[in-house]
Amino acid sequence: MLSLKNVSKIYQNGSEVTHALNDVSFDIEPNKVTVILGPSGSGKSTTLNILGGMDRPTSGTVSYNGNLINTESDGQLTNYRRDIVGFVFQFYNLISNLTVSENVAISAQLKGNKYQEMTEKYLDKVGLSKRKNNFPDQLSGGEMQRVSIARALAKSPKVLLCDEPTGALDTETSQRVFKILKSSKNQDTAVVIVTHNPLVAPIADRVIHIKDGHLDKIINNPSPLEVEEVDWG
Ligand SMILES: Nc1ncnc2c1ncn2[C@@H]1O[C@H](COP(=O)(O)OP(=O)(O)OP(=O)(O)O)[C@@H](O)[C@H]1O
Repeated sequence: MLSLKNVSKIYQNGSEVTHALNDVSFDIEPNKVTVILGPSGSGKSTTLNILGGMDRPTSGTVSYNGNLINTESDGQLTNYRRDIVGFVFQFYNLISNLTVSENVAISAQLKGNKYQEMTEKYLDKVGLSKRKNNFPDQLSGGEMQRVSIARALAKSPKVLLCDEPTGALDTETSQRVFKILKSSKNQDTAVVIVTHNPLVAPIADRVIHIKDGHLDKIINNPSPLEVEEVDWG
């Protein structure tokens, strides 16, 4: 389990001080989809970066299975990011001069997984085996995002962190992406989706509402909807 306890984050640029997060506490659990929901500027990405060990809180603690990660050395934090966390970004962040297959393999290799096997397995899962020798700029946005999900999953992450994963995609493509993300919550993986779109909330087991850097409320959903059951508007 991944836990934030009394986490605050202050950014200071010269004389400008931004209180991005104020005393936020919550847990992220395995085998669940957690949606972090809030308007633009509410602190969602800051929260995700802290959960993923890409940033440290100004105060408060972050722990994974009882071990504090915010007090670890840079090297230990690198291990946490490499071994535990998979990231999916809004604009995919694929390496443009590597093929689809190589983009996925490089991530599995970093973790030491059987990389060829994992690459094939997850490209198949996202339905892109036939595109394995293409380069990212030969793919649509939805296809690129599916490659980035395969890349994240090929590491067998315990925590899959997704920052507005469908922010650049149309509704139909978004549904396909959400279906893949939702099905990834098994195998002990905690799936975390950051979004400003309240329509995503019904597919989650848990929705964490963030407002102006504060935890507004946490809603547990014992019967999350399937992606097909949601009215996407
Ligand atoms: N590196 C930084 N330096 C200074 N201020 C920052 C930095 N990163 C974020 N902020 C500020 O912290 C606040 C929260 O930003 P954050 O990106 O976490 O919000 P968000 O909810 O993810 O927004 P969006 O949905 O627009 O991406 C904002 O006021 C933002 O301007």
